[in-house]
Amino acid sequence: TRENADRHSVCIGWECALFDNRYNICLLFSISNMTFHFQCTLTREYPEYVKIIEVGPRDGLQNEKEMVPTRVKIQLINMLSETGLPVIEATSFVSSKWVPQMADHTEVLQAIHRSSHARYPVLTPNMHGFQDAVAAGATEVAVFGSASETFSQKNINCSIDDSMLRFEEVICTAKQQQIPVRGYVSCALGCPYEGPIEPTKVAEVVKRLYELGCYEVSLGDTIGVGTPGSMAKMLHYVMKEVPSSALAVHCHDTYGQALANILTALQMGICAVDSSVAGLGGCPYAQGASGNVSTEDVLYMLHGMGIKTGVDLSKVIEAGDFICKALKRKTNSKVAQARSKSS
Ligand SMILES: CC(C)(COP(=O)([O-])OP(=O)([O-])OC[C@H]1O[C@@H](n2cnc3c(N)ncnc32)[C@H](O)[C@@H]1OP(=O)([O-])[O-])[C@@H](O)C(=O)NCCC(=O)NCCSC(=O)C[C@@](C)(O)CC(=O)[O-]
Repeated sequence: TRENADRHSVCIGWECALFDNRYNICLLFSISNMTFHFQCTLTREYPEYVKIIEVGPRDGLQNEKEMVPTRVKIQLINMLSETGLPVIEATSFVSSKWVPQMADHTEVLQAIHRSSHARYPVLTPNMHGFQDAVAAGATEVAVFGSASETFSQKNINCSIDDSMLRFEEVICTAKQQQIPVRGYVSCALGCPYEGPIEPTKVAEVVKRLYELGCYEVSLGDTIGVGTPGSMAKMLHYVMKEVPSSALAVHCHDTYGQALANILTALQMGICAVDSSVAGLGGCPYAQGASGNVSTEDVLYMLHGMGIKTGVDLSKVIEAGDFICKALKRKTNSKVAQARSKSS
């Protein structure tokens, strides 16, 4: 493109691809007071479209102390299905002794009205969970591992190596049944038990899941301790092993860094973001971790940047309002708070 920036300057811009990333190069030539100026800027292009993976009904509700009625979960998912969200994680097929809040997984999965435009993955840590999920009508599943040995033990009661053996069995069986499998790697930016985790360790676990056959691996900042600096460093190592098109980020907002971390990931070529309506959430085996970044806040940022999501922000705010009233709770979404003050 070529345009006159003003009467005395000319701006010439190119779009180019470098190392699988798209950049804008902008050259500005101008003359003022008989002096010729030349300026060059190189900016990473943001993706045109970002896929939002709504994890509120699962990650958002799994840690609630009071049992959330099954009909409330179903209505929440039905409302989210009306928003244009492409992926809604519905529930998890884990042990009800470990996570009682997800014990109604079968009822939830069977009662929701599935939109033909959305997918409804469920968590399955092992073959037991996978078989129950398929019997309940699951058409997509997710396995969840960790980059921290201690977190793996506390969360799924086995080592990282043993978890990979379990996941291999799930992924092979799922492949035979043409069921896509997503993967998670928790503690990608820090562990509640071990502290900082080496990015090379994260990259190794992500690579193992990808090579086993996960179509996408979500990088979990489980306790929300990451910053744009640690996110960029971790992604740098992970992207040496797995293409950015097969990665997603899953940020909790404990330290208020989630949006900045997501923006960093977008700048590095990530186009899939996990988020939770009203910022609900927290992992039962990561004490002190606050909710996920809110879907409303992520949508507001992306839409403000001209990035398409296909999701109707107002309808997500309505769904957030519904679940917050049901839980007798104030929303964690800044955008929803601002909208309710201005309306
Ligand atoms: C993984 C297990 C099941 C292993 O649990 P276990 O006790 O080690 O399993 P086991 O194989 O020794 O079996 C013990 C009993 O559990 C049963 N069992 C075995 N598997 C299942 C199953 N799938 N569903 C239902 N029951 C199951 C099994 O049948 C047996 O029953 P019993 O004979 O004693 O009556 C357990 O540790 C568990 O359920 N953990 C919960 C993990 C969880 O849901 N964590 C929260 C989600 S992860 C997360 O939030 C992080 C994430 C994804 O959001 C990303 C991020 O933020 O980082």
